[in-house]
Amino acid sequence: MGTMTNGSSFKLEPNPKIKKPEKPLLVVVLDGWGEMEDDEYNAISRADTPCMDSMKKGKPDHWMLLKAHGTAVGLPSDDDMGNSEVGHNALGSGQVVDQGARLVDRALESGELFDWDGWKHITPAATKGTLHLIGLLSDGGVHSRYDQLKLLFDGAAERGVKRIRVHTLTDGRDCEDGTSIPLMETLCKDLQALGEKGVDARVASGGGRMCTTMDRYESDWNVVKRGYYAHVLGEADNRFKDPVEALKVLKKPKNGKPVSDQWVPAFVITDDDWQPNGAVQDGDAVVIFNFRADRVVELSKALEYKNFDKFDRKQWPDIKFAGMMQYDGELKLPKEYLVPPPQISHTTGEYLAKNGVSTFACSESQKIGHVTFFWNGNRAAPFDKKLETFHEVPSDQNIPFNEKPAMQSAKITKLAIEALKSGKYQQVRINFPNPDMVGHTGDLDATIEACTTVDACVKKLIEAVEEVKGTYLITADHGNAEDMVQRDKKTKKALMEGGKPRMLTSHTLNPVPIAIGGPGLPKEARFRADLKEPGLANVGPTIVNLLGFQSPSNLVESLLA
Ligand SMILES: O=C(O)[C@@H](CO)OP(=O)(O)O
Ligand SMILES: [Mn+2]
Ligand SMILES: [Mn+2]
Repeated sequence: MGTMTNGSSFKLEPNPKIKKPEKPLLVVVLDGWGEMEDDEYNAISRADTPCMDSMKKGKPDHWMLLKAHGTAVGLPSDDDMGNSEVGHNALGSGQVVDQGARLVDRALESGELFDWDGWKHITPAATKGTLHLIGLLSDGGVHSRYDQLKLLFDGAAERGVKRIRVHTLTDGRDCEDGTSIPLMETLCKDLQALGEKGVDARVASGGGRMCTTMDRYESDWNVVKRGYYAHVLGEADNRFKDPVEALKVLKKPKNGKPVSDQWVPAFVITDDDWQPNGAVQDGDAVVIFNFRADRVVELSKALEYKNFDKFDRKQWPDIKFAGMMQYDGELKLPKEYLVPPPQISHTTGEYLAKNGVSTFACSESQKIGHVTFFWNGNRAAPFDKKLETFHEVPSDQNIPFNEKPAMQSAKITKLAIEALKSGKYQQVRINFPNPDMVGHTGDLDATIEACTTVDACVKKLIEAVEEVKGTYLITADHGNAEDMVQRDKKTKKALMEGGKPRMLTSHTLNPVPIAIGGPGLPKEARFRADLKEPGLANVGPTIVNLLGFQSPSNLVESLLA
């Protein structure tokens, strides 16, 4: 149900069907909890999940599936898997906005990118000195895509850039583990082709994304330090003359354990005299080519801020720096960017804060920004400090999460229950990272354990909602844990290699469940059946409705009849 808003007014009208609840609404995002039929590689169906299973009995009125990938969340096509950024943007804003991947595609395909201010800012340095390109070497389309990187360096070469250095973070998280090597081979070949046109283009440094550069939400600055030292200073314990050899050597099993693309230690590529071939010098240009913000905000700060105390930079070269996008709109970070980022305004968070709704938002470091920054349209600060409390539980540092699948779920549950019972909050919003973070390791048994644990947490939360006579809305942001194996596109059969399944570490294209309930849910509140393609964005207005307001006209439709 919707109503027209009056110009830019944020005033919401009362909902004639659902009156303002006296008791809190609990909103839970199970990160990476998709829906797929039972299968030996479905960690969710194989886990012990009585609580989430029982919710399916509410179908179709109180349980349904939502589209969480592709065009429903503003990605270029329905071949694009969902991810946390676009998922939480859609959930929290109640809108479908063209996301970074799509905006960068357009800017590069049309060539407009090279006419805009960001490119103009770096051009003098890029043509006189070296152009450094730092980012995720990936086909995944979550943080970056290789075809975009190639269009960028080819375009730069066509526009007079003579020296290019690429600093590669290996993935294995948005694409299959092991693909870093063929992708590095492709990159080296493409850079060599530029050599034939007189451009000196090489790979200069790299490392696995989980231990090099791509930390997020200030979980562990050491990750960024390692990256800064390798990319900017040309310092790392591992030195190689050839980037493909670097990966082959560094990926060899250590202490009997395989080294995944995500955890390749930082390395530097040298010239024939073992000197780094691409440390950043005064007068150079640097571009971060990721379009997604969360995992490059910290590196952007290290490159851009004069006053910086997170680690000793040793040297801070005088460079011209631009992001592929502006990664933080409030901090205006970086100041210069190649493509204007998606503008997300008038989100549900802003409406609710401006209509006096109090909110407690909580997760652990790995995902805290998901239920705050991404949820509120890429805005880190609360809209109203008095009404909104953001609580971060510190995540474990520097471990693959299959070593501890429960992560901080017990603490998050405890804090959410306290918030529900405190009487201080009308909305309690949390994210459980486990199905996603453990799913990304490709470890099936650990992911099953993660899902069992999270289901038990949800059970406790629902008991608390029952106790306080509140309402709950449980959903997810995209699939991950429900499919842990690579499959043949046509037959859907698991792909095997050497008698072992090829594990899937990435997100999926599957839909996600949503369930509503609790003693506070009015009898009349039920899901409508007539929406053509219900998706994550429909959740925002549903929350607005459940909190007793009509949904404003700039949002997509509510799921409620
Ligand atoms: O870890 C991340 O950065 C992405 C995968 O690249 O996962 P999510 O979108 O769930 O945060
Ligand atoms: Mn996610
Ligand atoms: Mn993920």
